[in-house]
Amino acid sequence: MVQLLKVHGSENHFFILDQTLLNSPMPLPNIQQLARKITNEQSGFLHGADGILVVDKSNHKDCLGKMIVVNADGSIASMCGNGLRTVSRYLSEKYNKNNFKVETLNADLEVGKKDDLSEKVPAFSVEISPIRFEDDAFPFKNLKHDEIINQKLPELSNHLLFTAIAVPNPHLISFVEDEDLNNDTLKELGTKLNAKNPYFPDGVNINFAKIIDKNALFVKTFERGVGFTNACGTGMSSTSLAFLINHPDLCDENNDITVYNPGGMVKTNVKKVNDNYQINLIGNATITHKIEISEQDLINENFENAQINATGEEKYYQAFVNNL
Ligand SMILES: N[C@H](CCC[C@H](N)C(=O)O)C(=O)O
Repeated sequence: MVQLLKVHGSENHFFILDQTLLNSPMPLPNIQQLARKITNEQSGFLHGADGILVVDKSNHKDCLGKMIVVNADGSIASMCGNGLRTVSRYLSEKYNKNNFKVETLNADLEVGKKDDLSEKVPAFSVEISPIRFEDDAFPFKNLKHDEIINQKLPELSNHLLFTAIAVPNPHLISFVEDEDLNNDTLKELGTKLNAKNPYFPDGVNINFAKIIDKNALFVKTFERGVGFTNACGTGMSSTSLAFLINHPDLCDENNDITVYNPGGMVKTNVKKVNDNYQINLIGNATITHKIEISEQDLINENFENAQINATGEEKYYQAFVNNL
């Protein structure tokens, strides 16, 4: 039997699959196919999810493991901020360590256990890196810029200003008012730029953010390879950096930023150190279910005999959100 976990960061839900528990690791194409099947909200498993986080061994210094991010559509992403918090908790409890690194596609990232956000709501901090602005980091094309910082892009919108930041997965950020948070603009733009298009050939995560107060934002994200999610960790992180760059009067890098999202809240910390930006993302790492399944059923994508054990943590997370 092998154990899968169902987890979330700000209700951005994932399955964690630890390859080191398997007698023979699952080939990545099989995991990509499994993701397309079990993440579906209707026909999927346990009400679906936003992707699968694959944990594997790492040979890198100070790394307790490696994380590979598989989106709901089976595409691979270089980073997942909410997911990295849950993988960090998993590895922290597996190896009984609180501060370590996790190997990701583009970087070995510092992670650490933080004080619980409230009763039985564990929290972790994760480094978000590398950070890039150049067009080849996304890539984006045919937009008459090689960096996009608070720019009008008439090809995409007749009124919005955009900032493009790769952390390292690609994010397009726009600060908006309630109207664009509540209409179909984000859905239309997210759908257009994640289908075949001349501007973002590899797709892009799109974040609409409302400035609530000094060091306080609300962020709604249409995710590449998923669609709307309750929260996007790299989205909230890149948006926080865009906040510092575009609204330095409202963003104090000496204090954390509170970022609300449809799934709850996280804290981010963004700062410029020796001409380099640094971002940290702090938020919950909740395990909602522990699932026991035979390796053969997993490979056959057969979840009928899976043993599902709810941890009971979800009600504590909901109590935390209700007190926000
Ligand atoms: N959909 C993203 C990956 C997941 C990121 C998100 N779930 C997060 O928490 O950062 C992409 O394709 O770049």
